[in-house]
Amino acid sequence: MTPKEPLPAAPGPATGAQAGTPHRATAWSEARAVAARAGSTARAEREPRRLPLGQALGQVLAEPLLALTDLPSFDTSAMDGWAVAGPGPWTVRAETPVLAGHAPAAALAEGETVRIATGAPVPPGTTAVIRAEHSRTERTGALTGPGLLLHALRDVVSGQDIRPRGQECRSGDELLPVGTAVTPAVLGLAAAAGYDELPVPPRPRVEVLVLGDELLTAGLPHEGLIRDALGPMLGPWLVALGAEVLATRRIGDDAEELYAAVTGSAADLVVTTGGTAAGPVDHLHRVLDKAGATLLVDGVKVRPGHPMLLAALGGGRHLVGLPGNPLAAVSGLLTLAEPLLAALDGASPTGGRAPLLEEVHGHPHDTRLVPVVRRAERLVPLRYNGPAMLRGIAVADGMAVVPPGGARSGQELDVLDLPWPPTSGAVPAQGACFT
Ligand SMILES: Nc1nc2c(c(=O)[nH]1)N[C@H]1C(S)=C(S)[C@@H](COP(=O)(O)OP(=O)(O)OC[C@H]3O[C@@H](n4cnc5c(N)ncnc54)[C@H](O)[C@@H]3O)O[C@H]1N2
Ligand code: MOO
Repeated sequence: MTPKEPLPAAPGPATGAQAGTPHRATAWSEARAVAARAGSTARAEREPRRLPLGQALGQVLAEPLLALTDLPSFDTSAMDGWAVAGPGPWTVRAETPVLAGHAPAAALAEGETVRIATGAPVPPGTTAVIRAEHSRTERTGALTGPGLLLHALRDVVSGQDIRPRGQECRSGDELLPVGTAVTPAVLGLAAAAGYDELPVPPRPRVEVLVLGDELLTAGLPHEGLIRDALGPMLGPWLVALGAEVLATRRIGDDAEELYAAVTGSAADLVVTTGGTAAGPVDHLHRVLDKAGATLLVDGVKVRPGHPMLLAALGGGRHLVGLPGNPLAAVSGLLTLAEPLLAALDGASPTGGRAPLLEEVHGHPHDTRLVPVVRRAERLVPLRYNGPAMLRGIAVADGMAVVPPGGARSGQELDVLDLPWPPTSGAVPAQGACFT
């Protein structure tokens, strides 16, 4: 697709987000909330897909899990023993024991008993089940004909060792809410409640557009050219966040090419890298303007990564613009892309809180995201946390959210988790603050 009119010229070096308009950065927590709301709104327009139980593991429920049956679905014996009716002793009915999986036996008359196995439906009229080890049988005399009489060895309480129908749930009860992670235990519950398939959200389709003429895809940096660190990182990261990555494409510093890629993408979420700032070849804002996109977030009060943006492309599609500096791109991914993808799934981003091992300097006005490891339940801030560096995040367990002004030793901070297992072992290099 090509624009109907040529894109306007690149902004001069000192302009804001869009030529002539002041840059309006959003507070960090509000930016995450906006991204989550964008995902929730888009989710409402998406039809869930139904996956066989075995394939739904690790997804989230797109609809509440409603019981399709009473559980248990019949009055069930909880023990191996005797189903009895009324007070004892009881005449043993001469028939094969009632087993699990068998149709219910004929009703018991008062004073009757029948042998029963755990999990079998208790016959109508049953008032209690007596465990085999709490009973004894006695052969009866010649007058009444050969037979057996059952005696209880303990007091019998009405209803004992019977699991009444609907004890766990009634058909139609909500067993789990929307957004519940499908764990092995959830698969078991769903099967017990009658499900063959589970409704899960369609996987969000994401396309990554890596911008920049200076990027090499192989070999060593040379003559001002550098390796593309984001192309290899973002696809797998987005997959770990539950997305289907349609493609990772490299786009030169060419506004027309970018326009065609953004407007022609089939993805629910387009993620771009670079081009968010006001440099001579930073075309992203003008391309979004031309594409009729609505900027939901245009800059965030966070370091690194403050030029990040979120735009609605129409039709429930969105674009997250990550800054080009690699750790700034990670910051944008965690601030905007993760909450949006989580909300598309009906889930919440993961994270927790923990106290800091040592003081962390803050930005005077903005939130800072700092790579940390967790050791002995404390957050250890890592060195190499500059916007252009990946050496800290590569060994981190998460990013600590440092409020404006900084945080003192022992202060509890929110932590944004990374979607892979935490590191262990020695604490990687600490300290320092880079630009
Ligand atoms: N005058 C101003 N200049 C800049 C500002 C500002 O506020 N005023 N903000 C700075 C900050 S902070 C960031 S972050 C960057 C964001 O810039 P862009 O999103 O436009 O990104 P680029 O200019 O394209 O690249 C920035 C930097 O990152 C390198 N880069 C880009 N892509 C990759 C990649 N795939 N792999 C590795 N490295 C990449 C690129 O070579 C640049 O060095 O703007 C600042 N400037
Ligand atoms: O946001 Mo930039 O990340 O400070 O380099």
